[in-house]
Amino acid sequence: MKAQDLLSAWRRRQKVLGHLVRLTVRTNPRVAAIILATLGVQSVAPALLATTQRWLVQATGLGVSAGLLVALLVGALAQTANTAGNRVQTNLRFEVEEKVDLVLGREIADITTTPSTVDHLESPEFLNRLAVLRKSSGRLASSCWTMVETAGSVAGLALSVALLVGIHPFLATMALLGIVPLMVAKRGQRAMDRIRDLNAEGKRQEERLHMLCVRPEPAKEVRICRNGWELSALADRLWRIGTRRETVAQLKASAWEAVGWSSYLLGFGASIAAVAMLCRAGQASTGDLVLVISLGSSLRIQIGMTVSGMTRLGAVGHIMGHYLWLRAFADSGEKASTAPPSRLAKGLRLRDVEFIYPGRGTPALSGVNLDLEAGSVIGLVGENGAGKSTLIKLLTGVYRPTRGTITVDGRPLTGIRPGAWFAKQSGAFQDFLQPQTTVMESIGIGDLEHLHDRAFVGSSAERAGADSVITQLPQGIDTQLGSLFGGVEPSIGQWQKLALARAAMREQPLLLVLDEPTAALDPQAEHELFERFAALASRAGRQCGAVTVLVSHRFSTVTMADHIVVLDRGTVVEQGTHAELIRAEGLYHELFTAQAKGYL
Ligand SMILES: Nc1ncnc2c1ncn2[C@@H]1O[C@H](COP(=O)(O)OP(=O)(O)OP(=O)(O)O)[C@@H](O)[C@H]1O
Repeated sequence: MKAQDLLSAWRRRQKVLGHLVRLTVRTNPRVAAIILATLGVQSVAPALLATTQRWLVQATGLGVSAGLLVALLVGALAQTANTAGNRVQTNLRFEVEEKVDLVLGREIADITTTPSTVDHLESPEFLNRLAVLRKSSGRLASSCWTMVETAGSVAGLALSVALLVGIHPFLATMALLGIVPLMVAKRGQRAMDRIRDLNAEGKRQEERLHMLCVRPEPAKEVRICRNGWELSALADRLWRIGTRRETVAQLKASAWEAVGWSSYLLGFGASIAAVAMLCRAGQASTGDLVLVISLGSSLRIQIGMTVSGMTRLGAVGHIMGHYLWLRAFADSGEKASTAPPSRLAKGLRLRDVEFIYPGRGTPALSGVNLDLEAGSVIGLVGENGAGKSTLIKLLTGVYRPTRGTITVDGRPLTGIRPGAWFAKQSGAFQDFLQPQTTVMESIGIGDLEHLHDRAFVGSSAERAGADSVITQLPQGIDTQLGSLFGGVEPSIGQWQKLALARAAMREQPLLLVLDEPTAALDPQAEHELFERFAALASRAGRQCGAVTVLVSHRFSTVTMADHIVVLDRGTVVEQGTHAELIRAEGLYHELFTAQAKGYL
């Protein structure tokens, strides 16, 4: 890496650190000041205590045994004060860190929702980094104090070393030997970080498998197939692999630490012996011996705190690296500035559109050229996996084509502000939401502007045919939905009608998308519903030139479309009206006839 890159990476980290410090101080400035003062006193306490002990022994002219006893008593008193101070400080810190962690949690959620497209939610690298960040956000939240603590430890350590060197320069070796555990611990921490990154994907897999066994939705299939035990065993195996890796890394780090500390203890013993000899030769006083013993024992703790502070700072730096990567990723999207038209005059055009899902080698769509005329209803048909939903995802803008262009009345879709384009759409999808809220909210969130407008929500429900569902509910539109909160659990078909009512909330969309929204309805209910939607689509078409795209496996429904597009393995193989396609006797004719026979 070039020096310039290193410098800008360092600057970015400083910026995040500055942000974390501001967050911490703003949470409660008075408490932050108390914690800062306590940490300051604690960092110089060992040097202060050792100097007091030396002074007491020298001023009272006590012998070695009496001097050591007095020093011990003063030391015990100081230790008690230190423990009490620590307790207060820990409690205060806990409260501040909790609040900072909460804000960070919101920022992390923001990182996942900032990009207008959703392909990052399927990128293993994004998800792995996010998993590590989520798990370690607490360390980021405490990073401000880690920094202060480490700076205090370094200052206190420097003061202690200065006092020791004042007696004899040889005593500096005691502190030098203390650097050995510091270096070794850093190495151990790096190994642990590597293992955590390596384990991130396995941990996600393990969590997902675990959810399959405990969530109510997959529970039925899991019970019937009796594969719960196997899924659990698989999750268990992943857990064991991850834990084994972490334990081995932890044991190695501990072994290295033990070697480091042993060398320090040897140095401490040698230092005491050396000062005792200096005392005997009259070159040092009993007070000096007391100071060396006092500092030597607290030096171990000071070095330990410096080591752990540096290690924690290293870990914070590593986590910050993930945070910065994710932030940069979230902000890297195209900066679109064009507004969508208020009504469509020409429609949507696709030219040589190709799309490859992240991590997939083969395109889900390729060479797609389509003219979706303003005001028309387009039917999309094709066998499973033909690319219908993928095409819908590209039109809505949640995915960008990997090649080719999509234009909205001649304006490239990539240049239109994503939020503004989303606001001009309305839709119901296969994997529709099932919000466990009141019916009113469940429908109203389709257009937040009218969320609390009972009349508006009611008429949307009516247009989508969901009024029949609402009249059956005990509190009508105010009924709580979902068993999680003691509400009524609608059937899948009823949930689907509510999803359609949500889609009907936006009265003047430019793009109306219906991706198999009626799969759970019986044919009669589906027919009635599509008649309502045909009315809705033609009204939107007349008013603002809306394009309605309809995906359905039921050909009886698709026949109502003005123009039908047939997809096969990611390419458009036929298009035209129902009558034209039947006459052409191609794939559409084949699929239509097969389904018609099935209904006989
Ligand atoms: N999230 C994804 N990641 C990777 N590949 C995907 C993803 N979603 C779909 N695919 C692949 O893209 C191809 C087209 O899928 P798509 O869902 O668009 O088909 P479809 O016509 O809507 O199918 P269906 O009728 O079953 O809903 C398939 O080969 C599928 O495996």
